[in-house]
Amino acid sequence: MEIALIAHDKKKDDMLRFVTAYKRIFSKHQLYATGTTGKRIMEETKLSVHRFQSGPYGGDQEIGALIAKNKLDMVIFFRDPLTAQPHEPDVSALMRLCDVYSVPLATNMGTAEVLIRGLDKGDLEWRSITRGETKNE
Ligand SMILES: O=C(CO)COP(=O)(O)O
Repeated sequence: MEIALIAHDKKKDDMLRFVTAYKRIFSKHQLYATGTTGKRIMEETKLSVHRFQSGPYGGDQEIGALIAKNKLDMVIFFRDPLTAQPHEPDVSALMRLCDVYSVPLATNMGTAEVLIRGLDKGDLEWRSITRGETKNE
């Protein structure tokens, strides 16, 4: 499965703890991330991560473009709900596209736990069936 990992600055330590805790599962999948999140995950866990631009410089939009091509199966996005982000429209657009394409999206660690355990049990296999369909209308 193709999984995107994104964390705002005050949530990056949580993301590192989360990926470390579930490294065994993450290591079986293709990981994508915004710039700084990806750099820190690679340094901390030694997992391989395809990195895009940093979020405020377009990284959320690059990940959004993958969703629009229905190429992502899960997005884990630890947002900071208490700090205004200069690129808030990009953040909203990314989450909107997850809903357009029914891509499972976790915006906090509680939901992320459920998703990642489900992934490990094979609960997301339906994604490999729907992923091939792209909508052009
Ligand atoms: O801002 C972000 C998501 O909106 C995250 O970007 P970075 O991973 O580059 O810090």
